[in-house]
Amino acid sequence: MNSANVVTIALSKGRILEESLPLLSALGLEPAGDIDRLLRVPSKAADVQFLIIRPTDVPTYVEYGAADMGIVGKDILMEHGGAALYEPLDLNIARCRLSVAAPKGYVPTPGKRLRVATKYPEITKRHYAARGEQVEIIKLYGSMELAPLVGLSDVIVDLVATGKTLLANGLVEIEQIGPVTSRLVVNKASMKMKHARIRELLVQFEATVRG
Ligand SMILES: Nc1ncnc2c1ncn2[C@@H]1O[C@H](COP(=O)(O)OP(=O)(O)OP(=O)(O)O)[C@@H](O)[C@H]1O
Ligand SMILES: O=P(O)(O)OC[C@H]1O[C@H](OP(=O)(O)OP(=O)(O)O)[C@H](O)[C@@H]1O
Repeated sequence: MNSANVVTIALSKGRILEESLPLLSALGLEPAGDIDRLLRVPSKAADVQFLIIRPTDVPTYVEYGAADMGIVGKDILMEHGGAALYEPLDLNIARCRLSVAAPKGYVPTPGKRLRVATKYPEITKRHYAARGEQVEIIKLYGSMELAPLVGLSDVIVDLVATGKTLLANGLVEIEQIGPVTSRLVVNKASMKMKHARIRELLVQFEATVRG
C-alpha cells in the first residue's frame, strides 16, 4: 500500500503498550508481528502500522510527521511541550499522578535552596517557578526514589500510582502536581492530509474508551 494511504501510529513501549493492546484489539488493530523485537509492526488493518518506541520519543516522531498519531503519557507531553501536536483524546489508561515526595519527616531548611531530583526538569522548573521559588534540579533517568535516601536531593518529582514504591523507600507524597493518563496525539499536517481515516480512527478510539 502507498505510504500516503497508511496511518502510522507511534506506541509507547512498556506499561502504556500493554495497556494500549486491549484498545487496539477492540478497534481490530492488533499488531501483526513480534512487538517485543520489531520496531515497525504491521497491524491487522492493511492501512495502519505501528512504531514501537521509547515513550519519551513519541512526541518527537509525531511532531516531525514520522508518525501520524501516537499514544503517550501526559507526563511526557507536559515535559516535551505538546503545543506542536493535537491532543484530541484522553485514553484513560496508565493512570497515575505527578507528585513531589520527600523522606518521611522531612523539614526544609529555611533559606537553603531546595534540591529536586527528577526525570521531569521542565515540569519541575515550571511548578516551582509558578510560586516564585528557585530550586536546584538534578536530572535523573530512573529510580528517582533513591536520590533523597543517599543525599543526592532533598525531594523528588516522580510518578505515583499505588504509592507502594514511595512507601517501600520511606518517602511520602508532600504535593500533587497533577493527574496523568495516556493521550492520543496527532500530527497537525496528517490531520489535514489523512483526515478521513484519522477522523474515523478517532471516533472508534473514543467509542472504545467510553465503553
Ligand atoms: N506506576 C504507574 N502507573 C501507571 N502509569 C504509569 C506508572 N508509571 C509510569 N506510568 C506511565 O507510563 C509511562 C511509561 O512508563 P514506563 O515505566 O513504562 O516507561 P519508562 O521506563 O519510564 O520509560 P523510559 O524507558 O523512556 O525511561 C509514563 O510516562 C507514565 O505516563
Ligand atoms: O506508586 P506506584 O504504584 O509504586 O508506582 C510508581 C512507580 O512507577 C513508576 O516506575 P516504574 O514501575 O515504571 O519503574 P521505572 O520508572 O524504574 O521504569 C514510577 O517512576 C514510580 O517509581
